[in-house]
Amino acid sequence: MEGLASLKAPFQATPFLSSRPKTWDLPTQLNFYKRNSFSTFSVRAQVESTDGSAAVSSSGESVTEALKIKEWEVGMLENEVASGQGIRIRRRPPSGPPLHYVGPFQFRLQNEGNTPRNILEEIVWNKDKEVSQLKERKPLSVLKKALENAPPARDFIGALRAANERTGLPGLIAEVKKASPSRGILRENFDPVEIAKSYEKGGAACLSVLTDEKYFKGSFENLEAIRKAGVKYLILDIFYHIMPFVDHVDDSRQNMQCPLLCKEFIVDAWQLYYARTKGADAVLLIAAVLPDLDIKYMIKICKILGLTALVEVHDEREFDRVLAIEGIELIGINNRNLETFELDISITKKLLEGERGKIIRERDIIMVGESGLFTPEDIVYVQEAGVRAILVGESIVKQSDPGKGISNLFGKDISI
Ligand SMILES: O=P(O)(O)OC[C@@H](O)[C@@H](O)c1c[nH]c2ccccc12
Repeated sequence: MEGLASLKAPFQATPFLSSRPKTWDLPTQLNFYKRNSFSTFSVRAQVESTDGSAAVSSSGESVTEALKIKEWEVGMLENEVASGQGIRIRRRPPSGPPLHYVGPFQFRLQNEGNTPRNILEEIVWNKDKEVSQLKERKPLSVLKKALENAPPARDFIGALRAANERTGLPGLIAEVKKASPSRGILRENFDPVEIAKSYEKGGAACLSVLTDEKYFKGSFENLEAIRKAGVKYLILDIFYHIMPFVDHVDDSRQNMQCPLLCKEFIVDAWQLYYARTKGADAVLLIAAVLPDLDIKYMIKICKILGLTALVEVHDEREFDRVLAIEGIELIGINNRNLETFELDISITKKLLEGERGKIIRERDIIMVGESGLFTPEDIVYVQEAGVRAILVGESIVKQSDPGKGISNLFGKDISI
């Protein structure tokens, strides 16, 4: 696959990248030429081969055609890299090779499987399309501008640790979840802000807000609304800001304090910026979807943005891949297989036994037990397995008073 290692853009070709021409490492570079319709550019483009010589250097049709071919080859390479890491999810439907393709034989043959193999793959394909449309409307430069004045992100891990120390029980990430493809509608009268407030009152350390609309009936409006709940006190904040010598009166405000996890299917680093502009303090990175290089790269961006990354795994192989990545502080074990919906909470225990559990303790990584937790016995079970936090949706969101649902889940009131 020579010719793939360096692609230079002498123009600002994509909203995701800054205006300076650079050569990027693989994941960025892949995002770069996959996602853009180069044919819309009438400017001069240059594609370099690995040895630095120009493979194409012209304008108009030949560039378009060459880039289409490259784009397609990169898609094939990307799927190959991912499947080499045991990732079964393909990022987008395989398309046939471009008309004038004269590349390797095996690539010319590969044109099967235009329907998603499972629900996770379907969601990812849909997300990929959704993101490329959103990106057109809100280029990265716009998001970056918006972030210049954004308040700092809240300390997601700090909140989980504090709750764990305070109660001696796993810190709770309570999920604002209206529906899911496996369970259908979970709550009919769904007021995200009311649910969030009730969770916070009930002792949740953090909140998780689903933002996927199509499959989970969530939205970024919900995330924003929860973040802004209590915003009527903004005037007071401004007053305190310009009159710093005035003591803050304890006005028992109802501002939401819990850090927020944006529960989204992240396939593109642009989404990290977007989540941050909508008030997220943390994001979910799913190892079943993202190759190692993407995870590494996204973790770096998260650090720059002040976002906490919760990296989710479901089996030993994913767990080992994630443990080999530097800088990971928070790992979730999803007891639900997102490809088949099978649920089994013994997965948390199985993954934390032996050597892996030892590594986690040595590195002081916080483990989160995710999905399918319904009773105080379930909580004890995953806590004994080694988790210091849990992520719970269904069992609490279904209760008429979700805050009380938390007490039922833990078998005691954890708000005090
Ligand atoms: O409603 P439950 O079974 O308590 O699960 C919550 C949460 O773990 C689940 O929503 C979840 C975990 N990882 C995900 C990834 C995508 C969508 C949803 C999820």
